[in-house]
Amino acid sequence: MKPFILASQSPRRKQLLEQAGLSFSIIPSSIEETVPNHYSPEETVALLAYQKAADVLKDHRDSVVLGADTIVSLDGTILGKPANDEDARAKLHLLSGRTHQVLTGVAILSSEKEVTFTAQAQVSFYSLSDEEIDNYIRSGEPSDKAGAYGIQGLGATFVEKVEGDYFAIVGLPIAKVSRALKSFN
Ligand SMILES: Cc1cn([C@H]2C[C@H](O)[C@@H](COP(=O)(O)OP(=O)(O)OP(=O)(O)O)O2)c(=O)[nH]c1=O
Repeated sequence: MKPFILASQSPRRKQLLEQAGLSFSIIPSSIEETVPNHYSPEETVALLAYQKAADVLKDHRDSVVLGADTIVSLDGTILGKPANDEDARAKLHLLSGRTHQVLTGVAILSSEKEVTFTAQAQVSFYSLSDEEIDNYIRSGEPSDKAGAYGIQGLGATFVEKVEGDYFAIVGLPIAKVSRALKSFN
């Protein structure tokens, strides 16, 4: 069996792989996250996941490498991680009282084989008050998360409804991942 590498610095992805009972090491990629303007949300997360995995595979050719990328999409507009508190506030105002899509792309690559897929969920937010948003930003939770919220944390209190793969929201659709990995062994 080849060594398995998670090409991600996300603590959530690490935790989900551990939850699935997998053994792996962590080597985050250092790619510049740039995607052509005309790319759809699905194409965007698939390309970024692929680039992250390929960046690490090039120096670890004997391994199986997993890369992933998560974005929030609101009516076709892509919301990534917030640049600062002001940006987080703007993103949360956009999401307030509406339904958005969270998409995660996954690429699992070895020197012989490539598997890429996406998973998604629709998330409906209650209307958020200015005070609620300010308190949330003060908690520090938005800073490293797509769409400026974490459903697994205090952000759970914003969510009226979820349809789809919950684990795609947290950053890794773990059931699809563990099934796809079987074909690499
Ligand atoms: C919407 C949402 C996102 N997120 C997280 C998952 C991802 O870690 C992050 C999106 O950023 P990504 O750019 O996908 O990943 P990352 O920078 O954390 O890690 P790496 O590029 O090294 O793989 O947002 C949550 O944890 N909870 C949520 O509810």
